[in-house]
Amino acid sequence: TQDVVPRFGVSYEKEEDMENEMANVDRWGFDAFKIDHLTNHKPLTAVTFTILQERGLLKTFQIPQKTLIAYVMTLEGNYNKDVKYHNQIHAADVVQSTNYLLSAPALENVFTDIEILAALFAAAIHDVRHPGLNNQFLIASSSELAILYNDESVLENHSVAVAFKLLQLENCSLFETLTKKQLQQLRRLVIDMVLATDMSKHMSLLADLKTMVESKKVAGSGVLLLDNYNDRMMVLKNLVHCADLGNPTKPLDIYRKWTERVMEEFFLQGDLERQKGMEVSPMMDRYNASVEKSQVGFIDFIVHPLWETWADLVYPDAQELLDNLEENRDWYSSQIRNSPTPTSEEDTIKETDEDEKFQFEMSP
Ligand SMILES: COc1ccc(C2=NN(C3CCN(c4nc(N)nc5sccc45)CC3)C(=O)[C@@H]3CC=CC[C@H]23)cc1OC
Ligand SMILES: [Mg+2]
Repeated sequence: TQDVVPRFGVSYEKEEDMENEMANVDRWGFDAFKIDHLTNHKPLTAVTFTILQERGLLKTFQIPQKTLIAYVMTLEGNYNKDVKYHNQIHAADVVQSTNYLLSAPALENVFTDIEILAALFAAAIHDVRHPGLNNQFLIASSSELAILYNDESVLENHSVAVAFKLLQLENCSLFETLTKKQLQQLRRLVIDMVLATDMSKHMSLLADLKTMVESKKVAGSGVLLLDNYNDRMMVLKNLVHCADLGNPTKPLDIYRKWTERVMEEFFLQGDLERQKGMEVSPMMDRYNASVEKSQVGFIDFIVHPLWETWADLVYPDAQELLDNLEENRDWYSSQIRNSPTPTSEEDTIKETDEDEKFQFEMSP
């Protein structure tokens, strides 16, 4: 008989707080930090178990609950708790965000169960064993991993390999009930989605998404029509990539916590580069950084172009997320220490006019 497992897969003290927070698991404002706290640092297990259970995927693929819990607990234990950003809370956040994006009405009944399972699994594993250092550093320092993976998507290749190795552990054989064909298909999907989280693939991924949006085919019901493997794969890669770049689209208080963590991780890498006499990477020099300017640049050059295109693809399902993003961009811009200098002549004139108008209104 199936021995009873805890409701959210992990043990926790405060039953009511846990229920209240996990009630948000299908909302964009979900707070992974609170779940990390409430589950004593097991947010990835709680989120992954709850979502797979809720989607009925354990039943569909006959996956025993205790096997899932054993696997994800082991996976979670292989995230680096001392790494400030690329840790198990980030993984839980990306699983929850991936789940939300998969639930968009424009994508209803578009993906198969194996594709959905693959996307959620890819999100859960995508940064496992992340050392808190980026690919450029590992390559420049001729690390073991860079040698092993010939400088190609080093971290992403490592995370996929580690995750699939863990499946061979005692009582962690998560996919033993899948057919050989299903496992082959899942493995291909997962490898492609995780490798696509390498930022060096961002521009080509976005170009493909833009091409699809321009030629978007929708069925009568408004649901997206993806009638070939390459289109489905490309949308899934972009979906997980959007989840991985989701921080600036979240409620500001949550977004600011991610910024604090990522900058701490970047600055530690910058410290190491300085110590080793290497060139300090952009945004990683704690003595010459503007956290606010980095966020405005990150949004303007990377996050907004991607999310604007995604929002077109699933219009109108991501409008609120795009609004959050634009509001958050303005907030960070307003926080830039010296006031945002006008970028051009006419801005300066406009500003002066504004002042005059203002004074005019003020005076009796
Ligand atoms: C919350 O705040 C953040 C969260 C995550 C990141 C990441 N950043 N990058 C890169 C992005 C491009 N980057 C840029 N480089 C240069 N030269 N100019 C510029 S302008 C603007 C950016 C930029 C380098 C870092 C990664 O690969 C991470 C691993 C995978 C996904 C995103 C992760 C970043 C955040 O805030 C910055
Ligand atoms: Mg990554």
